[in-house]
Amino acid sequence: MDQFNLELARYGKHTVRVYKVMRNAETGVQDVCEMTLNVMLEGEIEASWTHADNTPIVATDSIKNTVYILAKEHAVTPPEYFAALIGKHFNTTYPHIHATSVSITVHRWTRMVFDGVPHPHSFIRDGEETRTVEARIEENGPTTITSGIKGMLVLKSTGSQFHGYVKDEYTTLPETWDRVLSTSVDCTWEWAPFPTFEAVEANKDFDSAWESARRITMKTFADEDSASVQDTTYKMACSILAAVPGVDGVRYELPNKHYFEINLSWHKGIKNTGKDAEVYAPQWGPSGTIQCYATRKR
Ligand SMILES: O=c1[nH]c(=O)c2[nH]c(=O)[nH]c2[nH]1
Repeated sequence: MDQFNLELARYGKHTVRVYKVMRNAETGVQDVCEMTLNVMLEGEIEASWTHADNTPIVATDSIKNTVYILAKEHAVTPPEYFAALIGKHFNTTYPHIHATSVSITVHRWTRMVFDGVPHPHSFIRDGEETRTVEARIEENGPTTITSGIKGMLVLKSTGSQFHGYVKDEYTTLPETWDRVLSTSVDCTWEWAPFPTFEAVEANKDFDSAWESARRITMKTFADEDSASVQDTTYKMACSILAAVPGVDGVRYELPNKHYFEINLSWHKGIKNTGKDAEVYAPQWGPSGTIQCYATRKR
């Protein structure tokens, strides 16, 4: 095999599922956090691929166990901190491990509220939207962290237009000044690199950035009279950059989930198009896909 190169040697554990309860003994209120993690290791581990030498391998089963122990011994929120903690652990515990990549998906458990009173220990999965973190922690380099929102499904029944686009022999789409707009928002924001673990620990903006990104995404979507998905995503991305100084770049990816008008005039002359449209046909696909990546001007 001397004529070949091992270009990539990386391994770890995927889909480590963890749930943690945080009990406040004084108030009796409990908080919960459920997440799914992927942990990948890099370093002087090539021999296990090239020479069938398992001595450098920290078993993926041990990687999973380590996540449980770190979750027991430390805070798991904000997830950016927990990701960096896991990375620091592997890079410092094993001298031959030089970089750790951690991705975390936090699942929604929203506290139940009855007659305006938050329940002390009951929660509801109010949607499949998740909070995400992708972190790469290097032994001799900065920690890079990208936070995000995935799968925020939104719809507005008016306040969206689409006209003025290229019209040629391939065009059948009618221009519209009033349409349904629906999308499942994937948004990520890249933090300026953190030189040390302590710098990650000291950053108190992770939760507020996530809250700002959610609010900006929803409020821009709701309030803007959108010219196109392109226009709306750019406005959202710029607003997040303006609101969160520690963030260098913001990325959006949105499918345009089409709702087609249905011409029902064949039945007793019913009017159901244009300003009379009330019953629409939601489409599975194809859907437009609009991407946007905005950064600060340097
Ligand atoms: O907001 C939109 N952007 C497009 O690029 C596009 N293309 C299309 O058919 N409908 C839309 N809507």
